[in-house]
Amino acid sequence: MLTVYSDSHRLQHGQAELIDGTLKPCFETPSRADMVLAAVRERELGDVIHPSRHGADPILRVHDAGYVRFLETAWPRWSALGRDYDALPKMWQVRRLREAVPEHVEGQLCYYSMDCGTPITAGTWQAATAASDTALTAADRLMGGERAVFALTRPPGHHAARDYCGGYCFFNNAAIAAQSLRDRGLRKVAVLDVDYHHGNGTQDIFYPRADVLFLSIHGDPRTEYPFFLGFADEKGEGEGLGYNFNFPLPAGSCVSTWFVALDCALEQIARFGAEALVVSLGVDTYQGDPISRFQLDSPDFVTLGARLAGLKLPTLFCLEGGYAVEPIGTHVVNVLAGFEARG
Ligand SMILES: NCCCNCCCCCC(O)(O)C(F)(F)F
Ligand SMILES: [Zn+2]
Repeated sequence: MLTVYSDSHRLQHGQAELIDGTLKPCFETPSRADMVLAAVRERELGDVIHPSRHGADPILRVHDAGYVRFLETAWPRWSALGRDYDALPKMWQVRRLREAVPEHVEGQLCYYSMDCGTPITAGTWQAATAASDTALTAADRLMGGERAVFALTRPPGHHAARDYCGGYCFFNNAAIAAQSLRDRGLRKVAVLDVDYHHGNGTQDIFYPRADVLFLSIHGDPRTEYPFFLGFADEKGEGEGLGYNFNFPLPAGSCVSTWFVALDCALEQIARFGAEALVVSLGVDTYQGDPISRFQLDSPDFVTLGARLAGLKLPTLFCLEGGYAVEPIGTHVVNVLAGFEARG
């Protein structure tokens, strides 16, 4: 399987995130991608290519122009205030506060974000655009005839909505890739999110649409991040009603429960008649993940890959989460190798 990878990911290296009420070193570190790349090479998964540049247009097919402009200008404006440390928001526009876009960079940081775990640094813009180019290059190769491509994307993307960042995500790489497949002529694309956390951003982007089916298996938002989206009764809106499937599972759910949800999701993808599949591949479903609470173990990721191959669809994998850094490469490549072995 072909892998698309850019070294530019390491330009995103936040100093700290506010997690569980205190500032801690970021869990989303460059070493995550380094470990995955090392495993791709060690297991001889296939060629590794660098992304080609695609410019802003494909990003603007998914994200709001004001949000993209904010991300591009945030760091220079923040550092012009004499701040050489990461930019983090300090409040949000909550219920009954005006939904007006502030002029000041501090206000825009609050308006265009959903949490304070997603530091904007000097290299964020370059890293995030490189991740988007990585996913787009994977889409190009899938349309060029590859059966499956792995976009080794970092920073991740599935929490990034049309007009806000969060959960370590800035551009929604999987959504940008899915939209690119649509723009290149596919009529129906499915996005399956197997990360521990609900892909609120991807849901937000495709919620009113019937041409992209979104499905997510994740920790129940009643107790798990991102808390405010990902419930089973969210089924889409307008033309998109019936094209959104959430499978929230209680924290601590066993592996067999997880795979029952997966089989339900795969059945919906087959019924939809998808012509291609984009997988938001987070491996924080691992039993040893430091911030997540599912029970998958290493062999289960091989099973996951094989089940996905059973759809017999051109498939684009986008890396999302996974914070047990030592085994992350093994788990990600287990999915990809399991997919390939199913042939
Ligand atoms: N007590 C735990 C608090 C967790 N706070 C932030 C969690 C972010 C998860 C990010 C991710 O894994 O979903 C992604 F794939 F986007 F990277
Ligand atoms: Zn996650």
